[in-house]
Amino acid sequence: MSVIQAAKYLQIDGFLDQSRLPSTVSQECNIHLLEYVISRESRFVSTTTSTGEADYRNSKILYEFPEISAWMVHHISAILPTVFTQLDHPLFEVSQIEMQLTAHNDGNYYKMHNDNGSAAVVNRELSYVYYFYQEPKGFSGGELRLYDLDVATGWYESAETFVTIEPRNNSIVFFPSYYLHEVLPVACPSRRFAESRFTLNGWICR
Ligand SMILES: O=C(O)CCC(=O)C(=O)O
Ligand SMILES: [Fe+2]
Repeated sequence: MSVIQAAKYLQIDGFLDQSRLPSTVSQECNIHLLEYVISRESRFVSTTTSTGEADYRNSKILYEFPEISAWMVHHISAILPTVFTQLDHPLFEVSQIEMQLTAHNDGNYYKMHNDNGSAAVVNRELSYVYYFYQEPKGFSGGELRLYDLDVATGWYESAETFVTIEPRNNSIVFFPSYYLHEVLPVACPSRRFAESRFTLNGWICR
């Protein structure tokens, strides 16, 4: 017998609405974010995984972005009540909102993993990914795939079924951190950094 739990997620389009931006930030939020990341290209480093496994994750990451993170935490906090309701997720007291900034360019990917599978990250409850990129779009692929879970054995194993989410510009996706998920390979023929698939993503921790 197999017991399949369908992956549930929430995607909100037009997340960073201009009317909600503080006056210190440029009118067009995406343009502001793009300018910000493009000017910091040299500070991006190659990603690693906690298991250290080679060929598991291939992308670039920026760890420090103080000008952006507090502002983003504010917007995520504001939407959290809606997220809990829509996902029908048990309420918990939020201790921290972790955040990273990634760039996926030609040939980059992140194979199947969950986000709270080791002791150091076990307090991650919900994962979020905010997508932004230059228009017209210079890449294809890079969909986020969430696997349904087979819970028959008491362990979560990936089912053969899944949902595939398009990483739409200025949208944010929320899902439980224990879900198995992956980033499908990106094709970016120009290989220009500015045309990467960018994310501000992280975890709502208890
Ligand atoms: O970029 C994405 O769509 C998801 C990234 C992800 O799964 C992670 O950073 O743990
Ligand atoms: Fe992840």
